[in-house]
Amino acid sequence: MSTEQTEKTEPWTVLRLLTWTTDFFKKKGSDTARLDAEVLLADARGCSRIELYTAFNTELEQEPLVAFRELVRRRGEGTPVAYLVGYKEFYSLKFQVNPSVLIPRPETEHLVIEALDRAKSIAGEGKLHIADVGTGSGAIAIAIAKNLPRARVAAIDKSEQALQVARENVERYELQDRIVLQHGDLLQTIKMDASLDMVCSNPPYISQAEYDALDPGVREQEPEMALLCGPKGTETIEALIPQAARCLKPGGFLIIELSPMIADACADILKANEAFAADTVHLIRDLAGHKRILSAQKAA
Ligand SMILES: C[S@@+](CC[C@H](N)C(=O)[O-])C[C@H]1O[C@@H](n2cnc3c(N)ncnc32)[C@H](O)[C@@H]1O
Repeated sequence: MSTEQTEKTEPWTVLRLLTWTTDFFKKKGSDTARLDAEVLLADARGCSRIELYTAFNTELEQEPLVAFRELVRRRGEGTPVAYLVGYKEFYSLKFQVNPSVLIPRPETEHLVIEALDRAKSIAGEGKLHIADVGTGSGAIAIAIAKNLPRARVAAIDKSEQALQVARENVERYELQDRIVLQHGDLLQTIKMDASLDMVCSNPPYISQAEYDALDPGVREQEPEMALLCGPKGTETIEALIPQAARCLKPGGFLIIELSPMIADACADILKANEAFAADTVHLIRDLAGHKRILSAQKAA
């Protein structure tokens, strides 16, 4: 994309840029090379991805071309696309993100689906009190609140910087009256008086060994506090379960995202806690077939 000779002879049209960049990202090892190229080019042109398809033969002006080159260079060096464009779609909603928060993942949508399904089974029309532990960008709290008008969510995080991003997302969706942001460790800011209908969490769950072997594009770019848990990977979930047991109403739900590596161990820990009905403890698989969501109901 940089040889002046080629630039003079053949114009940098949208299609040519997409083709060149997709090939470049593939060589860099991206599994989503074409998508990355489209998202970055749309961002540089200030248009939607769909609009690129009706502009294949359009030549780029100098300003968006310079902006696009810079984005491609940074992507080539490993910066995630979501941090470059400043947003990520999750559950059909757009979330602002920056390196203070984990980029919401498609697997986490299974947690939201489970939470909304379980919420439907709670009788009545009154408010549902929910905690989202480790809210990050606020993706889970906001997706639940947008789809469940009864929801009142405490969105908790240990990171002040993450909460600042969550605050901007909550304001973007005008949910300040239904989502309260709290700075704290797990459920310590919540009264342990069995008043919650549901506790949701996508906590850090990566063991030190897994973290050391993680794709550098994730390990070096996304916040360590969002990913790394401890030597086993189960430590945060082990601490969360007894706290959730005290905060949840009888019949309330605990829904946790985890790694397939620790799924069975965490299910056993949950079954061993007498507060939860052992026959309600179950694991839900993601689209790749991996055990990803642990769900259980507090005994009535
Ligand atoms: C895996 S990220 C999940 C972010 C977001 N909920 C999502 O699903 O995209 C975990 C989040 O938990 C926060 N966190 C880590 N330890 C915590 C703790 N002990 N108490 C509260 N939040 C914590 C991190 O700062 C991070 O934002």
